[in-house]
Amino acid sequence: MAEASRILHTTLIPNFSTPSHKTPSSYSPRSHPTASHSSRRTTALVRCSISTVGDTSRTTSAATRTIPWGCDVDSLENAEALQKWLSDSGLPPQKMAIERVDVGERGLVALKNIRKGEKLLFVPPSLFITADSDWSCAEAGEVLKRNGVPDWPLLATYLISEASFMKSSRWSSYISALPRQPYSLLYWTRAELDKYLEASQIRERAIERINDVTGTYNDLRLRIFSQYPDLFPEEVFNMETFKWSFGILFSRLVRLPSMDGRVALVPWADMLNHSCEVETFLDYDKSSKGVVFTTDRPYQPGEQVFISYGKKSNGELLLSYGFVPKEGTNPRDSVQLALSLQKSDKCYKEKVEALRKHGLSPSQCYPVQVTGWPLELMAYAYLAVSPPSMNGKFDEMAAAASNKTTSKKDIRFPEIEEEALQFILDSCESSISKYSRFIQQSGSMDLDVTSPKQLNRKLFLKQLAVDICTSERRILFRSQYILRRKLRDIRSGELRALNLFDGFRKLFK
Ligand SMILES: C[S@@+](CC[C@H](N)C(=O)[O-])C[C@H]1O[C@@H](n2cnc3c(N)ncnc32)[C@H](O)[C@@H]1O
Repeated sequence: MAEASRILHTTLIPNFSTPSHKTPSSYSPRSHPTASHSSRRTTALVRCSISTVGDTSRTTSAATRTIPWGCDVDSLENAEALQKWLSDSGLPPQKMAIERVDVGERGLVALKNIRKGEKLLFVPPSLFITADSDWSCAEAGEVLKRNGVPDWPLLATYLISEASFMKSSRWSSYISALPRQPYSLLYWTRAELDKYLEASQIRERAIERINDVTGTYNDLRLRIFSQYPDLFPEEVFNMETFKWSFGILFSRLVRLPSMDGRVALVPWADMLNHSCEVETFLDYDKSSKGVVFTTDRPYQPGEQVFISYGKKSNGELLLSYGFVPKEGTNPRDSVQLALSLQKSDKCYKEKVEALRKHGLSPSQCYPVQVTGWPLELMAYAYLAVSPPSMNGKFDEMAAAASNKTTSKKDIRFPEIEEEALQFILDSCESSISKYSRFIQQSGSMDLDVTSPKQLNRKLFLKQLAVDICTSERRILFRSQYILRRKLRDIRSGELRALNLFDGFRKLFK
């Protein structure tokens, strides 16, 4: 699945070109959707507005507001129709079928023996949804393209537009089988993020992502939708439907390396769930001209088939896909450790200046894995603990702390090594205590619910939060152990040297 993390900041908003400002009054009547489009969409509008009636209260909105398309993935609702439509549309016979599964609720299961190293799937390009796909309402697509809307917001709008055309969209069977509410942190309210993810840095990432999606929608609304209300009526193109379509993109869009990194929704392929135990990923196969993946293990009939969504931490998987792998099963797992300069540091200003010069701030996060921490983190720690006498080295340390510079990162300052390691250990332990507090309190946490539906949702969110906090804390526990051992070695080495020195002194006396 696509690298969702970078998308909004790097490709969305900055790429927006100024629209050609067609005001509604200057808007040509020729641009109106055809009569059949209008009537089909009217049906969709009615359904859309009915579904949101009475859902304006803050407390119920995220939990109960539903989108008038898609289905509940825990049933196989619409899966059969999807498989039939896919084969009618050119999907060749497959060795897998959509079934209910233990991991990921719905997934692809082997129908026959599958060998290791077999090329599976084969979805032809005619079944991909890309930024070049034909729109049921061609005018709407033209307006977005004329305004230079980048791929992600374009695809998000496309999905809503096609969904609103219901049966008359060519993607109707596909859209009907998509989750009505993707499992995404986009659906968590701010209060839920604050309550459940207080200890984890993923909270900040989720807030940033929600703000990016909201900003993107507002930008589209201001620049384009409001100029063409007939093409983009607010009853259909609103924050709620955008949250849905971005949730779908975050959890299903694939980046195809062999197609120059193009992004696409690939029906059928997007029914595959993730396993941390496989390395194989979806890609376009130039020789057979379709999306495939090569199995890296055999499967027997009835077994669920998996791919890898990429080398992602548990936090990143939660952020985009809404699940947390079982504790200890993800070898790529990492946790963001926050480090900060002490305001009381005599050289605070100089250090901040050095960091700023290299694109860093006084508080920085670095990824820590069970196998260790990056050299940049160690460089930051050197800077944080270095005394005023080392001010000639601040720039070198800040440069090495930045992953943006190409300068040497593996710097060593034995004279302040112990302080630097102690500084990392302190940060690590303060983070551990935040996680432990949350995990301890989660047992007796007031879920503040008024209905069984809300209770289920809150219990689910709480479980995800406990899972992510437990897996992140586990990495920090490992780092704490390594740091304590290193410090013990340094200190016992110093003690030995001191004893040796004392011995020599006595001898010479
Ligand atoms: C690309 S879709 C895969 C198909 C999906 N299960 C469905 O029924 O539509 C990605 C979504 O599947 C679910 N999923 C994938 N791998 C999972 C896993 N290892 N554990 C739990 N859920 C998983 C998550 O809800 C994720 O957002």
